[in-house]
Order: sequence, then structure tokens, then C-alpha cells
Amino acid sequence: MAEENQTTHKRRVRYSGKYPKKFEEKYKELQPEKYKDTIEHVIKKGNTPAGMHISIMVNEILDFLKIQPGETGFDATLGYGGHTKAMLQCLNGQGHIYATDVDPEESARTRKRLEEAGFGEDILTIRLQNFCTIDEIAKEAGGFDFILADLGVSSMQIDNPKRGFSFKVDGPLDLRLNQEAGISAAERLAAITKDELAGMLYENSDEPYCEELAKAITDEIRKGNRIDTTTKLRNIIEKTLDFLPEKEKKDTIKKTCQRTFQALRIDVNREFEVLYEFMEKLPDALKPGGRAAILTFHSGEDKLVKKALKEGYRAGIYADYAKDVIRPSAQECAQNGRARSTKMRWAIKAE
Ligand SMILES: C[S@@+](CC[C@H](N)C(=O)[O-])C[C@H]1O[C@@H](n2cnc3c(N)ncnc32)[C@H](O)[C@@H]1O
Repeated sequence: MAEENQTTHKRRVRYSGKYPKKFEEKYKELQPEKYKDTIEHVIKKGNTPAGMHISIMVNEILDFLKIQPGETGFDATLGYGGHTKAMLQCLNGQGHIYATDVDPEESARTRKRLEEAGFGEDILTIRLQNFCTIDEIAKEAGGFDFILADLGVSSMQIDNPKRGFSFKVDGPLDLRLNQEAGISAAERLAAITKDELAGMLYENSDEPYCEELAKAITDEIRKGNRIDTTTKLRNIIEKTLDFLPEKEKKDTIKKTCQRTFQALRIDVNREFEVLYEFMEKLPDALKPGGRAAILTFHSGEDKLVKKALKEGYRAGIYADYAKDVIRPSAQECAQNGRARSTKMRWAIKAE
């Protein structure tokens, strides 16, 4: 009987899956030209479509920069090119924008997208270069009338599991803005000492559990276990904070994951060092009366920008600067959750 059952039982054909498996195949949003309705629907719901980045505080930036046709500008952080495009439109076909980004993958896509939108090399020069080389580009351009820096990472980078920026999806623990240069976060962790890691977590992200985490991570590596995926790092964070009371555990783990990933990202991309260099070179890159706007996303960045602008003002280099930060409107934050932590500062070079 058993034998008969076995022979009559037909093995179910393996369900190959209604949903595509790879990130590239996963979302209709990744082909915005083909699925315009899906894109609009996702944005209306307050989300960022995969493969896109919604530019933040565009109106506030344009109101401040007061771009005129014929001017020359610099977009330090090209990203998806949303701000670049808005600034190019202000030029009305006359003038030029130079833009930098260190991400070869995304900047190639943006270059193509902007070219297709009618912004070719005659009006836009895109360089795969760190924005701390602003002095070289300013020399070539003859100085800038306006400059924008929208710091940090783009939604495309965060959403792509291959980049390792998000603790919410499994992927290699990379966190580099340019995966072709430098070392990944996994490689950095493999060689770091406990004290250095504790210092990194504290200084880059004010992580209150920096000592506990540094010990847990370096102990794990000493045992010969590599921490080379986002999930492995998240699991260690969860295990380390398991002692917390149940009611605060979930929320604290989420915030500690965010802070730990941010601290590592800042470290592997030398974000404070390059921002410091950029702020030092900013005054000389601006023409007299030139305007600069900077968007930051965490307190370490904002403190650095604020200090540099204040010192420049006191030294008479800037005629004016933002004494208080400008925040996105409540409406913008409701429509784009990623805008919530944004702070804008600005300065005007003395004549
Ligand atoms: C927040 S996104 C910019 C989004 C862009 N403003 C838009 O509207 O689409 C930041 C971008 O800056 C780039 N970036 C970060 N640090 C950089 C640096 N030091 N030099 C050049 N590009 C950098 C990142 O690779 C990322 O593409």
C-alpha cells in the first residue's frame, strides 16, 4: 500500500516564484520610464521608489541660491541628480554646472539620465571625484557663483543590498561609497582593536553602548568568525543588547543598528576628514558674493559645518551665514521620511 502511494504520488512542480528574486528584478520602480503610475503611487504613499532618490529642500535651496542664467555652479554631491537638474533649469541654457560624486555605478546612471533630459556636456560636467578636490575644479571653472553639498548617501545606495548600507536587508558589510576603492567595513572590522572600535562608535555616532559592542565584535573576530554581512553585524548587536528590558529592547536595538552602521560608513569613507577639507577650501572656491548651501544629516556633520561657517564669518570671509539651521517643512517630512533628519546651513562670500 505504502509502495502504491509512493508511485502514484506526483511530486509538485517547484513553484518558481511569482516574485523576482534579484533586487534588480524586484521592483517596477527600477524602470521608472516603464511604470510611471507605480512611481507616482509609491511617492504619494510617502515612500521613495527603489532606484530613485527624492531630493530634499529643493525650494529652500533654490530660494537661497538665487541662480541666474549665465552663472557657474558646483554640485558637490550629484547622487540621483535631482538637485543638479533643478539648478540646471534655473540656468535656462546659459552657464555651467560642475558636479562630483565618488560612486561610479550611480553617477554613470545619473549622467545618462541627465543627458537624456537634455543636459549634456555643454552645460554639465560630471566628475568621478571626491568633493574635497573642490579647489581643483574651482580653478578650472574660474570660481563658482553657487555651491551645493547634500551630504551622506542616496536612497539608491541605501536600498541596494549589494552596497551593505542597510541593516534591514542582508548583504555584504561593505558601506563604501565607491566599491572600487579603499577597504570595506568588513575588512576594517577584521583588523580593528577593541579600543579603536569603541572610540569610532562613540565619536562618529555617540553610541552609548560603544564599549559593550566593541568587546562583542572584537571577541567574535578573535574567535575566527568574520563579520562580513549586514545580518551578522545586526545579530551581534541584538545579542549584545539582549540584557535590556523588554519594553525598550526593540527600539534601542534599531537605533544602535542605525548608529553602528553610520559610524562604520563615516569611517570607511573618511567622511569627517573630507568634509573638513571641503569646508576649508569652500571660501576660495566661491566668487565674491557667491552662495553656498549645505545639507547635513547627523549632528557630527552639522557641528563641523556650523563651526567652519561661523569662523569664516568672524574672519570676514563670509558676509553672512545661517546662524540657525533651516529644517524641511512638516509637509515635506510627511511626504519623504528621509528628510526628517535634514539640516540646511548656508553662507554668502564677502564681496
Ligand atoms: C544625498 S546624496 C545626493 C542626492 C542628490 N542631491 C540628488 O538630488 O539626487 C549624496 C551623494 O553624495 C555622494 N558623496 C558622498 N560623499 C562624497 C564625497 N566626499 N565626494 C563626492 N561625492 C560624495 C554619494 O555617493 C551620494 O551619491
